[in-house]
Amino acid sequence: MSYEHDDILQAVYRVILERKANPSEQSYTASLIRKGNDKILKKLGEEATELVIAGKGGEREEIVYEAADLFFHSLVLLGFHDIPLDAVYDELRRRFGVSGIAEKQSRPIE
Ligand SMILES: N=c1c2ncn([C@@H]3O[C@H](COP(=O)(O)OP(=O)(O)OP(=O)(O)O)[C@@H](O)[C@H]3O)c2ncn1[C@@H]1O[C@H](COP(=O)(O)O)[C@@H](O)[C@H]1O
Repeated sequence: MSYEHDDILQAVYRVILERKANPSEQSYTASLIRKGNDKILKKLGEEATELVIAGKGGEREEIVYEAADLFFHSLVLLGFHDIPLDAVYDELRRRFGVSGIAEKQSRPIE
């Protein structure tokens, strides 16, 4: 089966929810979710660091590989907390076309 670029995140996210609902021994996702929030966060931290290192190295293939790992583990965190991927899409849509500098200036003063 092939997916449009913007559908693959949804497709992977659906698999993550499926693994959460029906965990199997063979599933990396199920084993990570079983280990809980802290383990997922630890993996996310590691994957983020690996992407930073890849970015520093500047090798395109490495950056792509590590970015995919970080995307995947971010989806696992969303799935663990039952946050639909659409919530992130909606937030990105809300920001679309708004300059990051303008957005920051519009925030209430803390
Ligand atoms: N996209 C991914 C994906 N990206 C990365 N990974 C796994 O994430 C793990 C991270 O790699 P590391 O070497 O850092 O971790 P590790 O040393 O194996 O694990 P730890 O002992 O550190 O926890 C590897 O086992 C990768 O295979 C993924 N595992 C699954 N998916 C997707 O999730 C689907 C379901 O996978 P399962 O749950 O395994 O069936 C797959 O079909 C894919 O679509």
